[in-house]
Amino acid sequence: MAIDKKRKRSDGQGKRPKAPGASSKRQKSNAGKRVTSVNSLAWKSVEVPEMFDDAEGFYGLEEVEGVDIVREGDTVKFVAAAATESDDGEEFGGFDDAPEVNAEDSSAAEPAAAVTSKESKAQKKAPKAEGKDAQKQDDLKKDAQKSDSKAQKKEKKEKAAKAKPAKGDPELEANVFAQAADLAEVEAEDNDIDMSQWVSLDLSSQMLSSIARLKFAKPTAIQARAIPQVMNGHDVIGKAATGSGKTLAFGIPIVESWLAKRAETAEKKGPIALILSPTRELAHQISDHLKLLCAGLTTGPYICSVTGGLAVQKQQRQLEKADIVIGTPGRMWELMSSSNSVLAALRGINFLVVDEADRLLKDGHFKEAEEILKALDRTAPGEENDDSDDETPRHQRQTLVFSATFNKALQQKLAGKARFNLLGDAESLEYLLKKLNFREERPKYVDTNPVSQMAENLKEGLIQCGDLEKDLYLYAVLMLQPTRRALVFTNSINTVRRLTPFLQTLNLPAFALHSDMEQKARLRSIERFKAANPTNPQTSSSSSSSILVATDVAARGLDIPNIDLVIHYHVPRSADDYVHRSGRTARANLSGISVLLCGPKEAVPTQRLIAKVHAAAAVNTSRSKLASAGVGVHTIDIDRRLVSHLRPRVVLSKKITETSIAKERGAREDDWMKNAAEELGVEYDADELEAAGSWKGRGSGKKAREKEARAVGKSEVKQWRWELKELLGRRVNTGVSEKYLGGVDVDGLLRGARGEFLGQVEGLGL
Ligand SMILES: Nc1ncnc2c1ncn2[C@@H]1O[C@H](COP(=O)(O)OP(=O)(O)OP(=O)(O)O)[C@@H](O)[C@H]1O
Repeated sequence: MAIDKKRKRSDGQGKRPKAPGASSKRQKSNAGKRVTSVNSLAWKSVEVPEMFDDAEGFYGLEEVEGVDIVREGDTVKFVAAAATESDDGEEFGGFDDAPEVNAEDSSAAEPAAAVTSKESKAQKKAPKAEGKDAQKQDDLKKDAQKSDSKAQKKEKKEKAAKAKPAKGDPELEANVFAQAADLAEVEAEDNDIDMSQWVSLDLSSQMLSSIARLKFAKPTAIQARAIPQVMNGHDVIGKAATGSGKTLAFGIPIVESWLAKRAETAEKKGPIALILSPTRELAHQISDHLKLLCAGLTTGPYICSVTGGLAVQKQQRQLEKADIVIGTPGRMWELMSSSNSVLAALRGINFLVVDEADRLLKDGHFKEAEEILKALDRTAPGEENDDSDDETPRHQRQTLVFSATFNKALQQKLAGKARFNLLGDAESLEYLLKKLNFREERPKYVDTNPVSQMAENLKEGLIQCGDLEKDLYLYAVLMLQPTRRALVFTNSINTVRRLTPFLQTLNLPAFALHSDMEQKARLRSIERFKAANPTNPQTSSSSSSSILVATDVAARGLDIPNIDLVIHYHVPRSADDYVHRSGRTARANLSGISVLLCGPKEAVPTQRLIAKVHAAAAVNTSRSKLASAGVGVHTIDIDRRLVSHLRPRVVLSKKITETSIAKERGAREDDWMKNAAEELGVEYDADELEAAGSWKGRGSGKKAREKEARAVGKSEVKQWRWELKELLGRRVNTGVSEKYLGGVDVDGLLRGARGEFLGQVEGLGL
């Protein structure tokens, strides 16, 4: 949370005794002020640069105006103007927690006149930050309406900007935006879409109209099957392939329930739903998807995301007025365990959603997720549930659990093909599901595709290469997809740190994403990755392609449009990870390619992984049929001439990158040693320390290489850069511009014209 510097200064002045004859203006303004609490001040988002517009809520930076901080003894008070006062002619923004800015509160419960005056006052203020939020909402909408022309998009953007919403919390603006939207346009859009396939789901007309805005003409399989179950009050465990619309499978019934409740009473009774997500990015994305859905409603629920890496105070304030909360377990538990009111409010939820359940209920998340579940079931503060919890009281909330991957044995049990014993092994998902304390004895299990977890239009390929050739093959595959959005997965943060500059040095637009990055930087990477426009063939390749190099933090749930290619630089640690990573492409019925780079040491785990992922499909189909049907992983033979052509570039880029990393690390280590020596009061001699610390054990080779790299002179690096530049300036005889590579129609192969990706395909063989 940041306080406006200008105001900080005036706060300082406020502490000093007033000079005789101090401005009467100031006295006048002070007369209309009142002491208030920090949470009820009109905080607003600090403006962020244009390119980060979509990063609403990302930075958590907020400022407040018209507030004096007055110190009395040990106490600090916030003195703000009363809502009707003006200060130096500047209209004071009021108290942002007040209901006036909340679209939903501005309806039935409020007297009409009051609402009007508040709205007009809010419109006068219409801050830029909120305008940006409207823009974001609009952008999200556009994502869903990919078919819209550029001109239409621009027009909508302008309309959204004109319909500047009320001032206040930027999150609120998502709801206010719904009110400000051009309803005539919505109706016109609705009319374009035949919504008959949604009718059997018995949704309200408001909801149908909102879905029509998104241009979703029919429900996906998981939506068609899960929505009625949820709307009939059942607990649901839903399994469906990646990118098949699971978010709205739980999102639509939750928003429907909110609409029904609101039709009964406008009185706010705390949140109706808590959605738990394993990663921060996914939590923000779910929030975006739901806001997008609600953008078509005249009045929508207040949706907030509660994740780590962002300002806690802001999230606390948002939680107090939230209708739908999406959170990561760590931050959620932090807030729940420190506030009885938050806890009490969340105990009243009607829906608990566990998205990506198999990941969320294991790994590092389990402890906090378990605490949250226990706390939700507690009947009074301080009352613990018994761990053996057969006695756990049944509650009113519905529990909805979704993922593309559930453990096979569990799937069979859920499908009623084996005994469903919830008291199983404490490590199993089965046991963890028990912790969810379903309302029903047996939740409804909806599995839209028991045979495969992979998206239908996904092509899977495998490239065998030497351990030390992965960088080369990575570059080759990326070069063969020059105007694409590609996601490269690695198993380690260090590899992300190395590969990103390696690709950048080769003039490729690569961005890094891993959990060791600051949240702000994580979100910036995603924004930049999304900013490229691969669908526009007119743009230059640098602005039409982008590459995200990531750890598995990006594997789950991320829904970034137009990712055509996923590359597994390292073979994933589990079959489920492979499914989720590959599922970042070929979403919502689009097609995509997933390529595994497999070194000799990875051959065995890869074979196991493939067998596991495609086991069910393989049972009923012969190998040759599998290959011809495009099922399974195809071996890809990239033309060796192309690879050898690219090798010199890769060698140079590696040398440049490794030298720069080694120098940086060296400088950091030197600084550390110098500081340590200074604290100990000894003299720092780098050579002496180096000699004393040298050893011949494990890792000594790497150390020696690093030392060598650190010793490389500037002129040598300059020479390498020059050579690389020269090489990069030469055309490679492949790619989109030159359609033929030694008689092979690469472009055609890339488009799948011959039913294959590249080179020879030999079924599942490795
Ligand atoms: N009925 C629909 N028709 C067309 N597109 C849809 C429909 N419902 C959702 N989508 C779009 O499909 C994409 C994937 O949806 P979503 O992110 O919910 O998938 P998911 O099943 O949760 O995937 P994952 O398992 O990877 O998390 C989104 O861009 C979403 O807007």
